[in-house]
Amino acid sequence: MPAPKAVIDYINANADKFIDKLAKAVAIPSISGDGKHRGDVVKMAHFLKGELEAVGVSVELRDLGKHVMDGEELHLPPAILGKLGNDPKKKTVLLYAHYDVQPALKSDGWDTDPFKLVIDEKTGRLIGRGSSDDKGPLLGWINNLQAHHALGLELPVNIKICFEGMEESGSEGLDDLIKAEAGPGKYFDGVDCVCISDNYWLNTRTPCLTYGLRGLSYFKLKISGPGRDLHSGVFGGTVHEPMTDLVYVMSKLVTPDGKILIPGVNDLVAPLTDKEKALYDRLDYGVEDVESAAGGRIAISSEKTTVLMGRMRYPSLSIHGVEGAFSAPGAKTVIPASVSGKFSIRLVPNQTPDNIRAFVEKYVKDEFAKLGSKNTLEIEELHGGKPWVASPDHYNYKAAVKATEIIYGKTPDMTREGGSIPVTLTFAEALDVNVLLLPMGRGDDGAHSTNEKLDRSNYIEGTKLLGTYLYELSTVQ
Ligand SMILES: NCC(=O)N[C@@H](Cc1c[nH]cn1)C(=O)O
Ligand SMILES: [Zn+2]
Ligand SMILES: [Zn+2]
Repeated sequence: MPAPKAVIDYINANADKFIDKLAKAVAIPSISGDGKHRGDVVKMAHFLKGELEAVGVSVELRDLGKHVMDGEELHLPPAILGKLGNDPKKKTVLLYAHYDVQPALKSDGWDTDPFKLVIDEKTGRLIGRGSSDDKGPLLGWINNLQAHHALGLELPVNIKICFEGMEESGSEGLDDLIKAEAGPGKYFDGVDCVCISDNYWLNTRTPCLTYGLRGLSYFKLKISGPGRDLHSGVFGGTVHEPMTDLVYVMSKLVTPDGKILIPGVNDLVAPLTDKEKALYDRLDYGVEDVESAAGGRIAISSEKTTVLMGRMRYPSLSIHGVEGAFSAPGAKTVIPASVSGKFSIRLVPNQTPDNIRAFVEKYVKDEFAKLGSKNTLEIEELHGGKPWVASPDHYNYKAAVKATEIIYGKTPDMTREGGSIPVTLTFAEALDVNVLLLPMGRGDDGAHSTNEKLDRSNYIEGTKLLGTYLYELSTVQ
């Protein structure tokens, strides 16, 4: 059943107001990975609580306790739990999104202030941190609830909401909450299926539904030696230097063309079948899509299927940065006393953080030992999450296919995503339900990057898509 015309008309008529709301959300720098912004993450939770209550949702901000980040004990931002409707004749769908964002500084290379939504009238781009990941999609749900509230219409399904503020930093605390609230009579009792809008089309033209995500293991490798930073003219050539050791060890993790060098890690990958390979061959994707989204002609392969499988079904290892290294402009002649290299591995079936940890630790220690350095090495796993693959034959996916065809006039591609949303698998396992990823944004949105954007048309048509999905879900078998 398509969404009523009144809902679609309401969304069209209120498009500018929805964009104003997105601007308010983007203006709150709810960066979960940086302790000094924790108050902003909490502020964002209160902003959303107000928005949800205004459209009739009963909301609870659930305390998730404390955690330690970079040596500092911090209160976790609350999970936002909400309910609307309790009709036993209707299906109940759980909507998940996250209200935290990745860090962003203008000096990273943004053309504009990352926390001020800029509307580029020429291109239709809504530019700002979190516009696509994940504040736009989250507000897409609220926009639909607002339309129904304003029009005095009942929703076609019961809604449960779980919005979190730590997704970009390992979803700390949420797994425990989901498991604790999964039983009969508990908060998640009665959920028939889950919908997550927190990923992107493969390209800029074809909508997709996503039935798989890679997992993640994130490591910090700390090398220390000197009691304090040293003058390289005084100590260079006389002491073991932590940065030199770190660069050596980090250079042994992965080849420039993406081959992971840690023994054992690749052996766990599920073998590729001809049937599975054919799925990638069929997708609307080209090497030019990855290169235009990346902003450079840098694809590892000129083969479309190889590139797609590199993102969707093989693991990858990325080196993210070095904490403690000299990184400012100028030419400071320092030997840093302690440096920490950060890298992560995106995991695929049958890899898990538990079964790859030992391979990583052994290999890093062995490579460091080869240096004969008197510095010390510590390796820490910062966070992890398992990969997830769902059945796209479920009615949840059928409803989303129909909704996409109605709104975009196209049958969506069925994709697996290279990113990670650790809680997806927790929902699937703890609630024993099907989970669907129904993206709003495009492949060139630049999530986690500079000048992140969401196209106006994706925000508004995407809002209609989410609403239409709820109607299709109410009648699909
Ligand atoms: N939109 C999902 C997303 O970006 N997820 C993050 C999750 C994460 C884990 N650690 C840091 N971020 C991702 O990087 O895939
Ligand atoms: Zn996200
Ligand atoms: Zn993200």
